Amino acid sequence: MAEEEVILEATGLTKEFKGFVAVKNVDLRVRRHTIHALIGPNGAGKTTCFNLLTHFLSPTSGRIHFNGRDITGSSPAAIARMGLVRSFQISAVFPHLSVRENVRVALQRKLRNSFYFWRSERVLDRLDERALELVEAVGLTPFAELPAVELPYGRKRALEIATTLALDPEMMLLDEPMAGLGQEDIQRIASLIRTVSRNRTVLMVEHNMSVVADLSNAITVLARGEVLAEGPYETVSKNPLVVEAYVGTGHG
Ligand SMILES: Nc1ncnc2c1ncn2[C@@H]1O[C@H](COP(=O)(O)OP(=O)(O)OP(=O)(O)O)[C@@H](O)[C@H]1O
Repeated sequence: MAEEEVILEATGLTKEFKGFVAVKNVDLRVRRHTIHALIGPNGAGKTTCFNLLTHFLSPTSGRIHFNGRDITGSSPAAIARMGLVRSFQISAVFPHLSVRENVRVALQRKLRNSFYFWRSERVLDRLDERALELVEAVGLTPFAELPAVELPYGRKRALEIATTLALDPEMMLLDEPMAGLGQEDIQRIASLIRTVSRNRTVLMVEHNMSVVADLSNAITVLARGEVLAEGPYETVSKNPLVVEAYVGTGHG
C-alpha cells in the first residue's frame, strides 16, 4: 500500500483500564477515499478503539498518524481542525434552532477557526446559502425551518451529518450511524454516507452487517481487543475465526 494512500494509521494501539487491556496492540490502516468499518462482537473493544482514534481517550501506548502527521495526544478540537471529524455525539444539535440554523452555527464554528470572521452582511448571506446547500445535500430541504427538536429521529441523524459536513472534514468518523434507526431510515442514511464518502474517507463502527457489507471497502474485525481479521467483506465474512467469534453472540 503506497504511503500516500493511507490517510489514518494506528500502530500498536493499546488501552489499559486498571490492568484490563481493552485494546491490545492494534494496527489499523485506513486508505484514502474508502469506507472502512470497524466491527466485532460485544466487548471487542470497538468503542474504546474508536475513542482512541477520535482522541476522546488517550492510548496507554501506540501512535496515531493522520496524513502522515503524528497526532497522538492532540485534542479532538485540534484534530478536527486538521480535517478528522467525529460525527454523532459530538456534533451537538441545538434543539430549538431550526435545521438551517443548526447547520449555519456549524458553518460559523468552522469560520471562526479560519482567518476571517463573519461580520459583514455578505458573509452572513453566504453562510445561509451554504447552509441551505448542505440541508439539501442531506435531503432535509422540506424540514429546513423546523426546530431540530421536532425532526423525526432518523432525520436528526441526517442533520448530524450535515453539521459534520459543515466542518468540511477530509475524514469522518461515524459511531454506529444506524443505531436505533428503522429500515427506511437505514437505507436513507446508508445512501447519504455513500454520497458524502465520494470525496472523503469514512471510518465507522457499525453493528448492522448488511450495511457494513453494502457500504464498506475494507473491514477490520476486533475480538477481545485485538485485530482478528482484515479485508473486504467477502473474505472477512468467510474467515472461520470471524465466524467463530460471532457464534453465540447473537450478532450473526
Ligand atoms: N472505562 C472503562 N473502564 C474499564 N473497562 C472498560 C472501560 N471501557 C471499556 N471497558 C471494557 O473494555 C472492553 C471493550 O469495551 P468496548 O466498549 O470498547 O467494546 P465494544 O466492542 O465497543 O462493545 P459493544 O459492541 O458492546 O459496544 C469491555 O470488556 C469493557 O467492559
